[in-house]
Amino acid sequence: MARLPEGALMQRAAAGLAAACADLLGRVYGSRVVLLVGSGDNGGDALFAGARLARRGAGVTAVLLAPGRAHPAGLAALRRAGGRAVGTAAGEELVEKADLVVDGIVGIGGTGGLRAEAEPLAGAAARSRAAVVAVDLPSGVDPGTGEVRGTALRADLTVTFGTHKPGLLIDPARAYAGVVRLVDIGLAPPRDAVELEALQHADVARLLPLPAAESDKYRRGVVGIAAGSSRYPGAAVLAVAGALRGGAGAVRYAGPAGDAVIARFPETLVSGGGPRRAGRVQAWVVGPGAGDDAAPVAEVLAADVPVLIDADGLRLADPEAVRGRAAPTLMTPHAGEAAALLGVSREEVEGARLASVRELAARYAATVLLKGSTTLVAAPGGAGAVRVNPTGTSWLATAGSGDVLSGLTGSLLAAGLRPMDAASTGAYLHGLSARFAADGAPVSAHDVAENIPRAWREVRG
Ligand SMILES: NC(=O)C1=CN([C@@H]2O[C@H](COP(=O)(O)OP(=O)(O)OC[C@H]3O[C@@H](n4cnc5c(N)ncnc54)[C@H](OP(=O)(O)O)[C@@H]3O)[C@@H](O)[C@H]2O)[C@@H](O)CC1
Ligand SMILES: Nc1ncnc2c1ncn2[C@@H]1O[C@H](COP(=O)(O)OP(=O)(O)O)[C@@H](O)[C@H]1O
Repeated sequence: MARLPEGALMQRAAAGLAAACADLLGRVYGSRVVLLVGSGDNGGDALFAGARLARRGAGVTAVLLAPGRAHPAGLAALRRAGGRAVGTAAGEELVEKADLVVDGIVGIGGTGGLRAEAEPLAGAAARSRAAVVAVDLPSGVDPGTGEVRGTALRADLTVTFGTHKPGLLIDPARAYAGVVRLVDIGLAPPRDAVELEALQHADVARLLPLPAAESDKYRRGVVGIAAGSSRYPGAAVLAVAGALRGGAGAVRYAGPAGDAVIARFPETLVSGGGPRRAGRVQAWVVGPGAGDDAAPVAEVLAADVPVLIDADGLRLADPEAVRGRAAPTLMTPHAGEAAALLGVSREEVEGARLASVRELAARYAATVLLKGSTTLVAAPGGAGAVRVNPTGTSWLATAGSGDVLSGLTGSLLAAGLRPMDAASTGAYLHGLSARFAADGAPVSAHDVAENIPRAWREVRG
């Protein structure tokens, strides 16, 4: 990216940054502000914002990590406004005594974690009672992937410019950003450069399948659920609970947990045999609580309709059969399942979610929804924009909530949504349902399923 020293974009960025700092401080006059300034434009933003705060009466000190290479015009502006600049020797003490620390060490030009000279300052910022504001991105996180290799600065607030970067949206980096505030600087990224996209209420509202006057239960789509086992009958019940609220006109269940399903949901069309004998469906969900029986997975994969593979199904599915399918396939692993499919450790998947979801989508020629603290959806082949779910909540980390998601998403598939839309809409409604269900207290997977209609109503406005 070209450097934009004294350009209008940097001035807009600095103005937005200074305004956010002032909001956080409450009273600017007399406050102690410390700027951590690296060698690039990110440091320039911090210096210009510092100058604005100094003009409003803050005591502003810039700690220069590369004294000979700090943004010259920014440094001059700070000095003119009455601020001062020092080297790193006194940096830790200054940070510890500050009211506000502005992290301008590195932004989108950063590579690798923090360098050795910056690490003690990150430690001091963590110890300090000062609020920490990151400029564009917390220094030390990978801007493009959300990976954190080494130390990174932890911010309370990140003021980002023009567009959200993947590093602000994907864990583990996301956890370093704190609250993210977007400042419009009049610069949008080119459409084909978009790496990540997030649906909003209006997008989801447009995708939700609604019955028309002439609809009947078959035209709305029938979803088949091949899930559960004598060991895990509850997974079948939870998948059906999600499926009944996903917009399909009927839910067929094929598997050994029919009695449990019918006892809880008498509206389910239960059949005793395997998926092949269950009657026509427009999409199948296979795998939740399935145990070790590979036969239903193979039967479902042979069907000429969209298939969602989850949980045990992911282990039991023949990769060649998945890759060879003509109809769409959607896989919904959590990090552990993704790790097993990729032959790496769970930690590697959690540390590199974006790369992992793309790799799986490429290997299986399938749409892949990677679950967890950040849920991502990649299109078959792994290229193009990945969708990140903005509604997730850690209250979802409860047994069985994934079964609800697979039923819900399968229902959306049966109702006619493309796999990418079904997956991202399913995750969106699922997260929202969990937020409604939790409202500050623990929830069960069943509570999540019961709140799906509320999430629909909320999205439709
Ligand atoms: N473009 C725009 O439209 C706008 C951009 N804006 C702003 O510019 C920022 C991007 O600026 P940028 O391109 O100058 O890069 P930047 O992040 O400051 O760092 C690069 C320097 O850091 C160094 N360095 C690298 N890794 C490092 C590490 N781990 N630890 C320490 N140092 C490390 C590396 O130097 P090296 O020492 O490797 O020679 C290199 O010189 C962007 O995030 C936003 O804030 C706004 O003004 C609004 C308009
Ligand atoms: N820390 C978290 N933050 C947000 N969502 C989470 C978190 N942990 C788990 N989830 C979500 O909870 C669900 C759990 O699914 P899964 O792991 O398949 O559980 P189970 O197999 O018990 O149903 C997924 O939708 C996942 O994205």
